[in-house]
Amino acid sequence: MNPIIPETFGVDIAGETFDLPIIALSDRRAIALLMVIEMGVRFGDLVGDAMVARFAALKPDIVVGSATLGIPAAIEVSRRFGLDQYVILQKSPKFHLAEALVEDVRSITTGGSQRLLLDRRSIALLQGKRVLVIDDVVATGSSMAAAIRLVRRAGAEVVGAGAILAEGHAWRHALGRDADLVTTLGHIPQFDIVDGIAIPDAATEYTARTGASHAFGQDNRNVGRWSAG
Ligand SMILES: Nc1ncnc2[nH]cnc12
Repeated sequence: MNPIIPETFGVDIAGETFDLPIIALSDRRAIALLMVIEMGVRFGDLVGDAMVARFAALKPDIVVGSATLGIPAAIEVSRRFGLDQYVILQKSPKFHLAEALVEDVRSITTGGSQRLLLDRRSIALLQGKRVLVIDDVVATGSSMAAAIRLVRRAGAEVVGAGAILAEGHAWRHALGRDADLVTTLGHIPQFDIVDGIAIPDAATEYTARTGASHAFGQDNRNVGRWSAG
């Protein structure tokens, strides 16, 4: 695939600017890729501190993180809440998960359908608890919706849902009323590729025109501008 111009998109995450690489998903679509596991330790601190500041009032009993890229943030958040145990929703059916609770997910990055699994042995950790669900990016909302369903099937109350980034707005429709549970630390659009140039898709771009959501908060005031990179 030919190089895309520009190469990066600058996004404000919890008050700091990060230049994310713009990666083609197809000849016509691209995303600004947040590869959490390549962002370094300090990024984990930034995300953990910002998430805990936003969710402290909800007093969660336990944090649930979605594999794979939701795991680092879930651990950072758990650590800051002083919670030793956390629950990870797995993507691949590990042999010991034969008896897992399962929900279907559609991913924009892999293009295919996936599954999210909750190990039955973790149900006891969740039953009757106030749960905070954490993921890296909420895009279609499919993964977040599946995580929320799994947590509820385990008999827990979802008191909040955090993602480092919101990508577009489709997740709001997918989540319906549960979109009100979601807080994100930044927002990115998806991109149309026209003649090798990545153009933020008007339908997914966050601008003042579309009206600020309380779910985004003030940390999104700088989003949508081009990075120098
Ligand atoms: N922009 C993005 N970066 C990383 N993971 C994603 N999943 C969906 N959109 C993504």
